[in-house]
Amino acid sequence: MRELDEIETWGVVGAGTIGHGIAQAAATSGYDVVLRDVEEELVEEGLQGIESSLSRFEEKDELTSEEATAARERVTGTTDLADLADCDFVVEAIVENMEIKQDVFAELDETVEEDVVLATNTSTLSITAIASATDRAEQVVGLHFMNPVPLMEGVEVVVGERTSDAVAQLAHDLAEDVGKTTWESDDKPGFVTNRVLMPWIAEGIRAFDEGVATKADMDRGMKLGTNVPMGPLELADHIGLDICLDAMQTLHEELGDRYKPPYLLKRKVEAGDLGKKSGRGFYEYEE
Ligand SMILES: NC(=O)c1ccc[n+]([C@@H]2O[C@H](COP(=O)([O-])OP(=O)(O)OC[C@H]3O[C@@H](n4cnc5c(N)ncnc54)[C@H](O)[C@@H]3O)[C@@H](O)[C@H]2O)c1
Repeated sequence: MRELDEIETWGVVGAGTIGHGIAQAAATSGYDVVLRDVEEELVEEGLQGIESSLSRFEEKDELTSEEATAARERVTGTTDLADLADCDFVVEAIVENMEIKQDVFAELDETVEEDVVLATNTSTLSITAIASATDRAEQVVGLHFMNPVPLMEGVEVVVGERTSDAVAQLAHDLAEDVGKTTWESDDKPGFVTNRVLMPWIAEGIRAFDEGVATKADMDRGMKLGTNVPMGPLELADHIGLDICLDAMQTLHEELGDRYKPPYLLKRKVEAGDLGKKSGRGFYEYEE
């Protein structure tokens, strides 16, 4: 496995919302980046996205113009996967579709050196199934950046059935090296974040559709009432409704009916563990 201190160049496959964000985060942290999409126009849009975001960081004095220029110069766009041949680490951020991701991983497996780690940014799909398209399953890991990547601190490391401990650790180290903070999830549908977030968004959409409140009041209610930065409809728009639908379809296929109250919740209430007010819920609280 190529170690952290041997990694100079990242390959990023997919120049959309997440891909160009990852390219920017890596370039701002000093890595060279080869950013690949399927059409010239999409590569250009990705590079343009990086340009606009770097300019905003400059305007806010969060990057000097030298730092922004250096970051811009570190990213090279391409439509040819073969241009990733010399990359030391590759992260994929293409459409949320198992067959297409497996095709890309099989192609990457043939393209990059055999000690290079391949990461996927999938929101819900099995890392293990994606890895099975390669001959290096122990070197495939989930590295789930959040949207918008340059601003969001969190990155979820997802450990597949065959992912080695060293590769999982490398994923944590790389994310931290580009200024992020990580947590780890097993390779179960939706991992930590989308397993919990997607039903929340789905319920917000259903509640709106059933006339519970206006769009604005659904979002305002959840923001002011539960202290989240965005309500469900706003957040769905921010993530991309297609991305949400793909994620929900995967969760539905894999997990089925998730709307019954969890047994654990019933048991805790029966035990009198009601949360903060009783001093104990899922956590313990000082009286
Ligand atoms: N949007 C979000 O909020 C979000 C958050 C976290 C993770 N993700 C995940 O990240 C991935 C990408 O999502 P996105 O929102 O950036 O999607 P997007 O639609 O904005 O971008 C996907 C890009 O991949 C390109 N692409 C498709 N096939 C390709 C191939 N074979 N080679 C290279 N590029 C290819 C498309 O042309 C497109 O530009 C998905 O797996 C998604 O689930 C998305």
